[in-house]
Amino acid sequence: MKYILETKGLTKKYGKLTALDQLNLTIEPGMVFGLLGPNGSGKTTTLGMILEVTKPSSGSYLWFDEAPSANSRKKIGAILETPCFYPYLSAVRNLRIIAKIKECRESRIEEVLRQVGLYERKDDPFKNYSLGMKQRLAIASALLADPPVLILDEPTNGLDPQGIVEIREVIQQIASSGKTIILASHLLDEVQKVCTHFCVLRKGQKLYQGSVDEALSDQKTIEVAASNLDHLEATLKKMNGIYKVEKLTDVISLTTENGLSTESINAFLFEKGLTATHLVKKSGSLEKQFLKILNEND
Ligand SMILES: Nc1ncnc2c1ncn2[C@@H]1O[C@H](COP(=O)(O)OP(=O)(O)OP(=O)(O)O)[C@@H](O)[C@H]1O
Repeated sequence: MKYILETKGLTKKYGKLTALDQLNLTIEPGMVFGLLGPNGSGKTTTLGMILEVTKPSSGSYLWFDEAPSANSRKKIGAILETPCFYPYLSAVRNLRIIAKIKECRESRIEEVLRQVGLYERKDDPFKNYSLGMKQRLAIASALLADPPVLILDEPTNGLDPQGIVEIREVIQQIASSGKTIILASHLLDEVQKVCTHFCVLRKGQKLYQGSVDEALSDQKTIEVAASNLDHLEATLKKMNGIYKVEKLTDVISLTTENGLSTESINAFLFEKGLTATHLVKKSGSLEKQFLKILNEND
């Protein structure tokens, strides 16, 4: 199988509004793919169409290199909205009902509850769960049939920082078990932390698609300090491979060519008679990259 999902010119119009315009996407097995974009950019519309909830105005898509079918639908676990659970029933009893509908074996219930970290609380009624626990139970129910693909729409919406970390860990653990995950999010940080690949949508247009690592490595910064910052700044401005030299309060921040190492900066400074008291490579932030993508497309 080449692609888990391939969309070809997928388009959705609501009257005069084009919610999604000619989306071409390819998602490969094992990716944790983030659909990233501000509110109203077309993320939910995209998920709705690939889940057959919304009919495309034009374009098409393939699941597992084939036209969508009842068989492909069975291989996809999805949570578009928080599913309805019976508030007075425990997690186990709620999942038993869903397992029956989905014709899953009973032993899956314990497996998925362990997977989302709810096994210890399995007998508590659903109504006593925190929002984060409810969301993890929703993920457990989507995993019951052991689908190779999991789709999540804004999985950390409304959660507190602790709840966000727990969901992130669950997603990472599910990804490490080999499943492909597609998630929609407007949170850069979330995409940076859990996704391997992402695309950026704005007003229904895809502005970018690539790997998170590549997007981050495009933006390498290095921090340097020495006893005389002015001298250091002037010296670094003479070094090849440095795009930008910026003097901050007590360090110089460098935007460098990909591949320029801290070792070569150290050697250059040593040659010029300077000793670095601080020399640290900073990883890029997707935020900078995201803003760059948006600016380039203005
Ligand atoms: N049923 C509908 N009828 C008319 N317009 C719609 C409908 N559903 C979505 N839209 C519009 O389509 C555009 C894309 O909406 P969509 O919900 O896909 O965006 P989103 O990126 O998921 O944003 P959010 O995070 O706010 O849900 C928006 O302008 C929205 O108002």
